[in-house]
Amino acid sequence: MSIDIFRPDALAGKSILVTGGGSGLGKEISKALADRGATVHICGRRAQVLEAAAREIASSDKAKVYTHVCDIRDADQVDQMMEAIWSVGPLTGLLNNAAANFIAPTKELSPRGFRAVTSTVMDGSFHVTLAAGKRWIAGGLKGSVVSNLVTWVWTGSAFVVPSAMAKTALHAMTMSLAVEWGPYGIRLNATAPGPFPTESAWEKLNPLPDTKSSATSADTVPMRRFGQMRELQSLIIFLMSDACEYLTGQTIAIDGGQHLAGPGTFADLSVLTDEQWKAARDAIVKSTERDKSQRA
Ligand SMILES: CCCCCCCCCCC/C=C/C(=O)SCCNC(=O)CCNC(=O)[C@H](O)C(C)(C)COP(=O)(O)OP(=O)(O)OC[C@H]1O[C@@H](n2cnc3c(N)ncnc32)[C@H](O)[C@@H]1OP(=O)(O)O
Ligand SMILES: NC(=O)C1=CN([C@@H]2O[C@H](COP(=O)(O)OP(=O)(O)OC[C@H]3O[C@@H](n4cnc5c(N)ncnc54)[C@H](OP(=O)(O)O)[C@@H]3O)[C@@H](O)[C@H]2O)C=CC1
Repeated sequence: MSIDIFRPDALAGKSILVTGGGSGLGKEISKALADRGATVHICGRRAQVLEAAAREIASSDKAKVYTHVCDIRDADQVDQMMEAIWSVGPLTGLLNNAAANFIAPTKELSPRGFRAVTSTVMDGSFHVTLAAGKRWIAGGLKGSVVSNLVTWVWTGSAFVVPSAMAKTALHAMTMSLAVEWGPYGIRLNATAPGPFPTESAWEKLNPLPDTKSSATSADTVPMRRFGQMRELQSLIIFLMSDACEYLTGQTIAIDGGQHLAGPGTFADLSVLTDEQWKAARDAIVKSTERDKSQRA
């Protein structure tokens, strides 16, 4: 049977969990998945943010959207969420999208600062992948895992070292589990987006309006523009659909060629003074404090 991924019901019968689906890319991707007929589950730590996102995602009456308050760093919370999801029906797909990140000179990072990023990106995504995978294997079900990574899994990146390390670990997970779980019909792939401006990422990665880095600027992108949401949506619809069942273990860059053009990282932030780094940190902490005040 041929599968037209541009059909409006290309994902009918699919049930997909998008971690961090309450904001940014996760919310926009969830809209596209629901539009194509998938049941969508979203999770995050802020109930209000999730509820507001669910209203936006379920723009049509037939779309089914479920919200789950869950801190993916906590394996027990993840397991409870998965039980709740399976009581509605098994997942067919998982998008590991939730993340934490901020720019900082590595010499200034405390162990807690390092863990704040790595425990979310690496540990959290692993907990969710394992919780879905073991249920698929036990139930004899196929599944598709897609992780939103970043091109610095190939290049590394200065001033975001915990994120670069944790995303690279997920790149390794993608290749490793593609082999281990392939015989069960479980596929693992990843995307490596270039800059797709979102409120939260830009607050944490571009906190000083008068300084810019190659990573978050369109000037260094060969296509001379930021990514458009529909482009990333299309790639993820494809990876979650039955149209590419022989595609596994791949991390696909969708960055307008940016990481091939170099300089590929936040390296140009080396010129920032200590005062500018202090201002950057103050701006990031202000953004985090606002987010925290919305958590339960
Ligand atoms: C060609 C190459 C270019 C590629 C182009 C790509 C361009 C864009 C690439 C984007 C890739 C990835 C992006 C993202 O992942 S964006 C996601 C952004 N969203 C979030 O981060 C949302 C979640 N964030 C948070 O929850 C918080 O921001 C935080 C990560 C800080 C965690 O919050 P939490 O409440 O858990 O933690 P605390 O506030 O208690 O802080 C923990 C410790 O961290 C220290 N900290 C916090 N901010 C900073 C800072 N700016 N500098 C240094 N240290 C910081 C904080 O002090 C705590 O440590 P201590 O207790 O020891 O002080
Ligand atoms: N924007 C971009 O240009 C790029 C983004 N990416 C990747 O895309 C993904 C989305 O980024 P973006 O939309 O910009 O960022 P956002 O900050 O908008 O999204 C991150 C989401 O993760 C959730 N989250 C964070 N920590 C946890 C946790 N412990 N448990 C559960 N949920 C959590 C947040 O919700 P809450 O705080 O409520 O928990 C939030 O909804 C990330 O993986 C990022 O690395 C990759 C390359 C480029």
